[in-house]
Amino acid sequence: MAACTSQHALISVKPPRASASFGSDRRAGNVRFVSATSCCPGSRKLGLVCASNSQSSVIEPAKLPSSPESGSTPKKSSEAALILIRHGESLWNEKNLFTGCVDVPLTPKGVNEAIEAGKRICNIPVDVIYTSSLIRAQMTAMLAMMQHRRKKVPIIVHKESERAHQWSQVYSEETKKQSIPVITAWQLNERMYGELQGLNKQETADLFGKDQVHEWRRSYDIPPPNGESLEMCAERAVSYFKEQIIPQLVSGKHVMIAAHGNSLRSIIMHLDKLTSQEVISLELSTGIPMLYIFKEGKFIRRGSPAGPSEAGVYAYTKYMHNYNQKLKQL
Ligand SMILES: O=C(O)[C@@H](CO)OP(=O)(O)O
Repeated sequence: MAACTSQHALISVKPPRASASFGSDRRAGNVRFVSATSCCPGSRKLGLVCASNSQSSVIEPAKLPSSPESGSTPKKSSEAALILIRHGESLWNEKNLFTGCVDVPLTPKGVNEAIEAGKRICNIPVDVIYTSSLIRAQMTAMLAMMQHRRKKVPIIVHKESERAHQWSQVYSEETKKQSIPVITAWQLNERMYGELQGLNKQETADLFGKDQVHEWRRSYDIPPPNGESLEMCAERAVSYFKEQIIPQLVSGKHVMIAAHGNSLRSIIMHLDKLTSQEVISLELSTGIPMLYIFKEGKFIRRGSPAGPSEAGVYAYTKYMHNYNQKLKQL
């Protein structure tokens, strides 16, 4: 397989729509319209920390290839898994409140969703985890990884201060090998909902009108009062994805991202080349993992793994097949 030498080429590829599917989502034209009940058994809708340098606080994430301008090339041609997962139900999802960047934990149902999500991906390799800086995404990432067959320990990389960095060093190479770095990044946070944060969604629709509220919630470029539009959210989330996460995939690392409805909508919009009209209909359920295979510089959408016994998932790449075979021997 040819090595990818240009990051620009990687991010401008058109995902092969024909080969992609998300559970049993319906399509209308080019758009994946995902109904509230159609995607996966048990789901309502389609169901998806900062990078350290070589002096990393806990474990070293993959050595990132330098920018294309630097002339360095990725260490190997890549074929890697990318799992996207929106956090499980939060206490404010349950209360139907606009949440945005307010840092609210999961409900017991959200905890269960994260555990179930973890079971669905428990045989898929994960080398590095990215989450937002918000607890609901971090809880989801941790709970999901605790189900993984490989039983590596997810460890949050702390870089908020030199001391946090130094004091969280791990001094055993063997222990590092049995760990997965969890990189938190505010750029993956939920879209900032401005003056809607904390308001009840139904009451807000009653007050301002259903159409106005739908425009604030789902349009691409219309921000809620003093908040971020999806376009503004994409500026930070997709930039981070391109600058920090794609290089990991290029280097052959398998990545999981646990984030939010809208930060993930912006990333999926980028991966699937959705238009600003198409993205209006893209809905993500809480706690449903979605799999892409990154291969030869392209993202191939593989839908939501139904469970570890779904044989087809492991046929996606030779590596995943072999990995699954090895897990069976554990
Ligand atoms: O309240 C929020 O932060 C988001 C996600 O829960 O809501 P919406 O469904 O409007 O994107």
